[in-house]
Amino acid sequence: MPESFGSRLSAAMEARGPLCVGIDPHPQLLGSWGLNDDAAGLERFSLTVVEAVASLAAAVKPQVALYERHGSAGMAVLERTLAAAAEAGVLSIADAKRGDIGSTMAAYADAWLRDGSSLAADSVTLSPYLGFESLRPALDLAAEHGRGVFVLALTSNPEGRSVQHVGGGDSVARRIVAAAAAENQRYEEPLGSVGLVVGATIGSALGDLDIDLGPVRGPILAPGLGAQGATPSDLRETFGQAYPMVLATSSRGILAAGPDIAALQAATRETLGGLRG
Ligand SMILES: O=c1ccn([C@@H]2O[C@H](COP(=O)(O)O)[C@@H](O)[C@H]2O)c(=O)[nH]1
Repeated sequence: MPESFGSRLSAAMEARGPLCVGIDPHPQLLGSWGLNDDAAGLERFSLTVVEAVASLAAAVKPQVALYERHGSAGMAVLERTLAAAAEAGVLSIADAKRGDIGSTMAAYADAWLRDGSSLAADSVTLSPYLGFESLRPALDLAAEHGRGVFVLALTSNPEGRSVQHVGGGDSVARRIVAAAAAENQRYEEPLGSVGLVVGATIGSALGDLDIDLGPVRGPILAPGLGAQGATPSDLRETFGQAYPMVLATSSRGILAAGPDIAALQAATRETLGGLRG
């Protein structure tokens, strides 16, 4: 069996710290970097970020939507970005938020998690709102190929509550957390390969919904740092004892420092400093 994603991520977080840098080539950012909003600009942007942060961050997270908006040329750039990350030795999280009925989910799993696929990443984000069990093809293929998944649980946007908080003490989010914890029992210490997405901006939601992340024993991807307003101290307060499992992710907050490589690295180091406290 290949080494699990959880084990590889745990080693990367131990060596580099708990930061993932998001690669979000928004049109405005491309413009501020002096690049065109086209496939060539996208490629220059993405490869610059990989070059700048590959030795500093535990992972990079390309936002798939921002490649999709450029059609097939954009998806080809995403393929080359994922390959560049692998070549540079930094783990990748494809932020694709895939979810569908099982038979279609198997096709998504093939695209993002199967060895030999041109889009294969070290991990992919998944949406469980067709039922956690509908994700089975991805959960199993990830395990087989030493890859991982991050399942949406409590997202960083305020609208997420209207779905994820439903049920009070037996909330939708609590059930997703419990399902991820059960799934991680197939993995050895220290971290399983079934992670969750829990926003850095959720405030007191974990306590309000009586959710304990401890039993999950998987990585918690926490977006919301920087551009969405959350700070490293918010992360410590929000996650408490689960903080060692948290992989904070920041995109615009770091990318705004570009295109200069040294400036991107300084922004990455500064964010890491705050997270290490
Ligand atoms: O709950 C979620 C899930 C995913 N995201 C994604 O993370 C980045 C955040 O970008 P910033 O520029 O650091 O705000 C982006 O790709 C989102 O789609 C999230 O924000 N919240």
